[in-house]
Amino acid sequence: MLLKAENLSVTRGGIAVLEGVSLALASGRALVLRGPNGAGKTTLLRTLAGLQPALKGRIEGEEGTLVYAGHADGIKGALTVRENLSFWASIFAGGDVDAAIDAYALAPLADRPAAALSAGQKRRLGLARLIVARRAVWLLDEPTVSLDREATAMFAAVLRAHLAGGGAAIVATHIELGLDEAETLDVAPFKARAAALDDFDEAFL
Ligand SMILES: Nc1ncnc2c1ncn2[C@@H]1O[C@H](COP(=O)(O)OP(=O)(O)OP(=O)(O)O)[C@@H](O)[C@H]1O
Repeated sequence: MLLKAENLSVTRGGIAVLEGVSLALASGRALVLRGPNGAGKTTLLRTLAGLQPALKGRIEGEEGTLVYAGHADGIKGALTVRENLSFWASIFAGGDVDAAIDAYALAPLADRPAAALSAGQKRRLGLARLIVARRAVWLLDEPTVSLDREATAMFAAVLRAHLAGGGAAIVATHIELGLDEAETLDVAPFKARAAALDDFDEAFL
């Protein structure tokens, strides 16, 4: 398994959001996280990515195999598209910048400062980062937000190639990606019960 979680409880703002989540992600597999707004998908992804501690449970994965792409994609506005990708390639000791540019049709924008990109173009650049990162496990939070139909298809193709190459992904999304390899995890049933009021004072009844 590339990533495994057992009996995980995750919190946001100090409040338990999900509890008892277990999952296992093998090479070549994708797991799609479902659940209504506020259910805890982002919180679960951030916890799996090691960006925040779990309240309970265990996460097993190899160091340096994960890359997380969330709503803020770490783009440096003053750098061009190509410079952003080269910067990430150097950070991750990775990857083929030209392949990333091709995969998201970024060539016409390659020399433009990222600050001057549209929301969807920025998102394409943020997703291209995953290609240069060359990490096995992608943790993706709403990757298709702002993408048009064509760019969504580019993303689906890149994700399929990643899985075919032995990678894996957990993707929180509200849209249908058309992936045969995907399983679905609905987080709603794992909603945490309200925190116990253990400092409740009966004298006030
Ligand atoms: N910064 C914050 N501080 C405190 N609580 C937060 C914060 N951000 C989100 N929450 C709460 O944490 C819970 C889980 O939110 P989370 O973002 O993980 O949900 P989600 O399933 O990803 O939602 P969406 O589909 O809207 O993106 C929600 O109840 C939300 O209101």
